[in-house]
Amino acid sequence: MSQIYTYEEIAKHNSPDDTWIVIEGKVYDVSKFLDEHPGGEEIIFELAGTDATENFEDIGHSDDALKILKKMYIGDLDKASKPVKVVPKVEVTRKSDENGGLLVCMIGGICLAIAYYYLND
Ligand code: HEM
Repeated sequence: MSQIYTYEEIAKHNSPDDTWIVIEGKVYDVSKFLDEHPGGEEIIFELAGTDATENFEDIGHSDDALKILKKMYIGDLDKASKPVKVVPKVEVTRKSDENGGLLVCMIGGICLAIAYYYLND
């Protein structure tokens, strides 16, 4: 018998090195596939720990994609469990955005200090 996972259990696997997703009631561990995905890793990562059936089917993936998916199958979704809210853990792009924000603040601060210096001359 295959392993059954609840939404709650699946939701715990939402980081870049541990990514599970659900497609059509089946659970897949796609961690190792993320960086090979032709559609980009972020698009899957944003759905980490959730049911991605609609998103997967909307794209109209090929039979090849389905074959790759089959290899990553780890079990079935417990359909009696309730979906939980999942927020992906640490996104690479978000991190650099934060650094960008810090840089803007620092430059802004320096400009203010210079303006203050000259205005008070
Ligand atoms: C986790 C399971 C997935 C597998 C195994 C997979 C596999 C693939 C493969 C093999 C392709 C190349 C085209 C094709 O053969 O159909 C592809 C393309 C693509 N996939 Fe996925 N995919 C997965 C999940 C997703 C999800 C959840 C999304 C979107 C929300 C997505 C979005 C895309 C997009 C946008 C492309 C088109 C890339 C392009 O042609 O520029 N994929 N995927």
